[in-house]
Amino acid sequence: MDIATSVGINVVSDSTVLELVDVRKSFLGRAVLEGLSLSLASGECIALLGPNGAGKSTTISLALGLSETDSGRVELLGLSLPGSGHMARQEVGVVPQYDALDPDFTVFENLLVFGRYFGLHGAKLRARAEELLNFAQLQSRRTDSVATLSGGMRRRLMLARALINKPKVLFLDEPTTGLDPQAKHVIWDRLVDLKKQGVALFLTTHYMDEAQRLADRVAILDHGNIVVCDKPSALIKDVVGYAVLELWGAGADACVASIQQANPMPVEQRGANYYFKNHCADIVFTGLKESNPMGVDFIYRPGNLEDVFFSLTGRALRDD
Ligand SMILES: Nc1ncnc2c1ncn2[C@@H]1O[C@H](COP(=O)(O)OP(=O)(O)OP(=O)(O)O)[C@@H](O)[C@H]1O
Repeated sequence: MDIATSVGINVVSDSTVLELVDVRKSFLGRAVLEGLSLSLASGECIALLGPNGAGKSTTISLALGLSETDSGRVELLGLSLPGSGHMARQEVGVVPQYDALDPDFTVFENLLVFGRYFGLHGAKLRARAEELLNFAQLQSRRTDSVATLSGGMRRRLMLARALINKPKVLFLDEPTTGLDPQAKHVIWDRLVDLKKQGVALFLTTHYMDEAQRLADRVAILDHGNIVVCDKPSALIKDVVGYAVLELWGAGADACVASIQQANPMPVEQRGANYYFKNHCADIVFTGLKESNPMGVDFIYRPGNLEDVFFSLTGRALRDD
């Protein structure tokens, strides 16, 4: 029995749990979402990627019925939002971008207090909190103040707390930002378990490895709309191709100038790094292996979501 089964997550049939259709939203006359449409099925993870300020948190807020669209339709678990938002949210979990744990309470009390918001109480609530303590691997910290927890433990507790009501849909707004690689992997393993049990995950992230690891589909948001939405591997194949030659270091500018002089070819520049793709990557890789008089650093590698993101938006995933 895996951990999600042990915490009694609802298993629901393959069906649409969230639908946004032609959604528009402006703030102070500035359009943030301009006709966004997307859907999410149970047991599926969709990762919404976008530059800072693209509208990811706004999309989550609308999808939860916490704010109102200017136009368009939002349905969560078959209920129309924002009108039926309160009812829909009874079966939804949210892991917000920033920790919202209560510093005056212990680890276990944080779970109990949150459960009461969903009408849980007594032995049933205590049993559920115990399951989640186990899920978050925080049994040994049960009576500790949350202020004493590490960043990874706090995020695990936030995730456990969001599951108190056995949600069918879980919204995760940058769930692992600031965590070390090991702490991230623990959270990812938990999320994969939840997905297997039929929980739908709506994820926003700046981490390409997180999207690649968890998402069945990646949606890239730019200028108020979804530019592409597909499997990570399909996006990489279609937008980038099979290979990238990345080149950087002290002599990079001069090296690229000399390559271009001898054999002009498309090259992408991101900061101090240069990127050749596919056939051009092969040519430059072969050339640099034979002769690299400027001593530049280079790597020949498969394409990744960061390359997809840059090709489509002209920006890096993180610009802060
Ligand atoms: N309540 C509000 N009033 C005015 N402007 C807002 C409001 N909420 C969001 N915005 C603006 O809408 C735009 C999108 O914000 P949003 O927080 O949705 O972006 P984001 O993609 O989540 O960004 P980040 O990656 O930095 O978290 C930003 O320009 C933001 O300043």
